[in-house]
Amino acid sequence: MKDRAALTEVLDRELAALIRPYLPRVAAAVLVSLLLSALNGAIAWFFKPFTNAVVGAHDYALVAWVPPIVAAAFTARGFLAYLYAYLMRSAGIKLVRDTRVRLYRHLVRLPVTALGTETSARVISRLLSDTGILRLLVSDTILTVFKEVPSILTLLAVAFYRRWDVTLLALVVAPAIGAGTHRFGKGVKLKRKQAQQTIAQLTHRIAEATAGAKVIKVFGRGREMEERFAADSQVHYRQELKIVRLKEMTKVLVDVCTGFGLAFVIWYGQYLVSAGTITVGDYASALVAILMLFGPVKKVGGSYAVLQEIRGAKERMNWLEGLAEETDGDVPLPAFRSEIRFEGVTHRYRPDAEPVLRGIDLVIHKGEVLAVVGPSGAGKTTLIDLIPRFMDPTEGRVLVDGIDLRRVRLADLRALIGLVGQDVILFNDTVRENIAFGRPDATDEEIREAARRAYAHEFIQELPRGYETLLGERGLNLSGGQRQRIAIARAILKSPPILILDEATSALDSVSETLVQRALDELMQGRTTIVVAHRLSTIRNADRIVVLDHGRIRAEGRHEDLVAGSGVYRELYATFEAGRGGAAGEETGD
Ligand SMILES: Nc1ncnc2c1ncn2[C@@H]1O[C@H](COP(=O)(O)OP(=O)(O)OP(=O)(O)O)[C@@H](O)[C@H]1O
Repeated sequence: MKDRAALTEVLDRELAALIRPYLPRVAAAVLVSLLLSALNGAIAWFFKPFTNAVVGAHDYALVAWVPPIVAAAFTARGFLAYLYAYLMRSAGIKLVRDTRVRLYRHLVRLPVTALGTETSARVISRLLSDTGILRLLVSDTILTVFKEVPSILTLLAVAFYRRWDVTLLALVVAPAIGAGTHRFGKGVKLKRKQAQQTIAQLTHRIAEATAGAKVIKVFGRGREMEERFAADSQVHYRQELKIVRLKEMTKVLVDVCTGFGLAFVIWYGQYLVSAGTITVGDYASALVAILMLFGPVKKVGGSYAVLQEIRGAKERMNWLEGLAEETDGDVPLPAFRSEIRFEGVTHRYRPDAEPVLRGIDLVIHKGEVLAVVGPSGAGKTTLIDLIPRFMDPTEGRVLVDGIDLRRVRLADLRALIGLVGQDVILFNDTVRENIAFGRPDATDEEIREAARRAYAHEFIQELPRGYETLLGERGLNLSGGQRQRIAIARAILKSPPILILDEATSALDSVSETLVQRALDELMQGRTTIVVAHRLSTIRNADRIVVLDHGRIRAEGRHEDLVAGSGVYRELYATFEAGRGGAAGEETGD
C-alpha cells in the first residue's frame, strides 16, 4: 500500500517534470480562454441594450455602432478560439514529440543486450502509443487544474463566507466523491495499462503479417492470423470500453453525490430561514455558490480519471526509460596498433544461467585472420560480440592494445571495427545512403569505388535508379547475395582496421557465392579479421583457427595441424565437408 503511494508520488513528480517546459504556453492558452469567456459574457451582456437600441431605435448614435461592433466581436471570438486551440494543442503535441525523441535517443543508446526478450512491438507501442496518451496531460488534466480549481476555491470562499454551516453540510458528500473517484481512477489506470499491452500485441501481429508473409502463406495460416488479430482487437475494444465506462461512472458518481449534497443544503437552509436564523439573501447566495461548484467539481473528478490513465501509460514508458544506457569510457583509442586480448573471459547472459564462455584466454594479433569454429551454441557469436563491446564479460576482460574495453571511448573503439553479420540490415533508404552508412560524408566516387571492390557496382547500375534506388523496407527487392555485397561495400567504404565477420550459414548459389567470396577477400585485405567461419575456404585460408566447444577453446592452430591433431576439429571439419554446397563446392576446385 505504502509502496504504491510512493510509486504514485514518483510518477506525479515525473509527470510534473514532463509538463514544466510547456507551462508558459498552457498558461497563455488559459489566459486566452478567460478572455474568450469574458468576450462571450460581454456579447450576452450587451445583447439587451443593443436589442433595445435597434428594436426601439431611440438611440440612433448607438444603432450606427451596433453592426461594426457585432462583426468585430464575432471576428475576435473566432480568432481567440483559434489561438486558444492552437496554444493548447501545440503544447500537447510538443510534449508527445519531445518525449518520443527522448525515448528514441535512449533506445539507441541502450546496450544491444538490454532489450533481452522484449519484442520490438512492445518497444514500438511504448514509443508511439503510450507517449500519445501524454497529450491528455495538457489538453485535460493541466487545463482543468488551471481553469476549474481557482473557480472551486473562489466559490467555496463565497459559500463559506455567506453560511459556513450550510456549506459544510454540502461538503459532507466530498469524502464520498473523493473515495469513489479514486476507486474508479485506479480501475482506469489498470485498464489503460492492459489496453496498452494489447496495443503491443496488435503491433506484434501486424509485424508478423508483414515480415512473415511468406511463411504464413505457405503454411496456409492466413485465416488463423486474421482470427487472432480480430480476437485481440475485440479484447482491446472491451478494455477501451471499460475505460470509457469507468470515466463516465466517475461523472455519474459526482452527479449523485452532489444531488444529495444539494438536498441536505435545501433542507437545512429552509429550516434556518424559517427559524429566522439566517436571511433569505444569505441562504440564496450560499445556495447559488454551492450550485455553481458542482460543474467544476465534476470536471475535476473526470480529470482525475484521465490522470490515472496517464499514470498507467507513464508507468509503461518507465520500463524503457529505466534500462541503463551503455557506459562509455574516456580513454581515447585513435588507432589499432598491436593486439586484441581476451583474459580469463567468462560470460553468462543471466546470473543464474550456465556460462556461455568459460575462461577464454586468446590473443589476436594485428594483421591476422582468425577463424572461430565450433558446433551450434558453442559461444562463437558471444565471443565476437565482446570485441565491439556489445556487452561486458561477466568475468575477465577484453583489451585492445592493452587497454580494458570498459575504459575505452566507445565511439573510438567502434570506429576501428567493421562488422558484416549473417543478417544483412539494409535501411529504408537509397543504395547510396546504405553504402555510405558508416561514412555519410563519402563522395560519390568513393561510394562507387567501394561498390566496385565489393562486386556490387554492376548490379547497382542496372537498378531502376542506380545508386539512387530506394531499397524497400528491409531491402526486400534485392537477392541475398546482392544484399551481402552491399553490406561488404559498406564495410569497405568505412575501411576499418579490424573486421568481424559472421559468415552466413545458408549457402548462396555458386555464382553469387563466388562474388560474395571475392568481395569478402577484397574486404579482408590488410585487415585484422575475426571470422565465425562456415566455409571451408575461409578456415583453410585462415592464419589460425580457434575451435570453441561448450564455451571453451578446445584447439587452436592452422588447418593442417588441426586436421592432423585435434579430434574435435576433425569431427567438425567432416561436417563442413559433408555439408559443402555452393559455398564449399566453389573452393574444392582449387
Ligand atoms: N542474448 C542472449 N540471451 C541469453 N542467452 C543467449 C543470448 N545469446 C546467446 N545465448 C545463448 O548462448 C549460447 C551461445 O550462443 P552463441 O550465439 O554465442 O553460439 P554460437 O556458437 O554463435 O551458435 P550458432 O553457431 O548456432 O550461431 C547459446 O546457448 C544461446 O542460447
